Amino acid sequence: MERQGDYVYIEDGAYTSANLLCIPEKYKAYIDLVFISKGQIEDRILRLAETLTSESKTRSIALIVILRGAFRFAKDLVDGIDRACYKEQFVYTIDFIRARSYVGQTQHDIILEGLDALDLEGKEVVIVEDLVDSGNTLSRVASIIREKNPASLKICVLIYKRNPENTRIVPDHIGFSVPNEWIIGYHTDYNNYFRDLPHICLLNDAGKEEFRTK
Ligand SMILES: O=P(O)(O)OC[C@H]1O[C@H](OP(=O)(O)OP(=O)(O)O)[C@H](O)[C@@H]1O
Ligand code: HPA
Repeated sequence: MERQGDYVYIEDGAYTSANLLCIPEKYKAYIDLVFISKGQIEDRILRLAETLTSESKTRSIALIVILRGAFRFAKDLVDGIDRACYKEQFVYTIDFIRARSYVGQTQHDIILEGLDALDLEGKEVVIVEDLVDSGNTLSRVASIIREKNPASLKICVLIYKRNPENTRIVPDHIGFSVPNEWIIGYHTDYNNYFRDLPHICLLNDAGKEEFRTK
């Protein structure tokens, strides 16, 4: 995917040393390098909120948030939408679905919950997702949502990993394009750990060993 300019592009190897930022004590042994700091994430999400709302034709959108990873992104995105639209009658709904497939860094069959009950006919739908890696999760979710006949469907992701295996999913809105490495933080995880890490970071080998499934 080459669409430079529509997102923040984090070059390969463009890390910040973790020593220079505030890392929770409990995680210090497992993080040497930071890709994106909390401040940059939050600022970019405010811009995404402005972009999303400015392009809505009906001034009404239905957000579909994919848990668990997208929880924190969705929260900040909604705060941004509130801020961007406080002077007008802009309406949004939020529904949550669950998609899970990873154990450690290995993807298994995707388990989906919560999609069946959604009524999206004729709505301007926006899928809110933390990250796209192989693209398998989003392609499954998007194809099920398309069958529900929305008026339009957009995909908004915070992180686009430059994984060459992903040939199907090009999100409409991307916060950051990052190298194809395992990332943690800002509610992205490794075996459900590190979600409460504020920055998006690279997990070191000690962390992969300490938190692997035993
Ligand atoms: O593009 P893909 O290779 O399909 O990977 C992306 C998906 O992987 C993660 O979910 P995970 O299965 O780890 O569940 P979680 O959201 O509960 O962390 C992430 O939150 C995305 O939903
Ligand atoms: O790099 C990743 N980090 C966290 N969760 C993920 N799910 C797929 N890829 C990733």
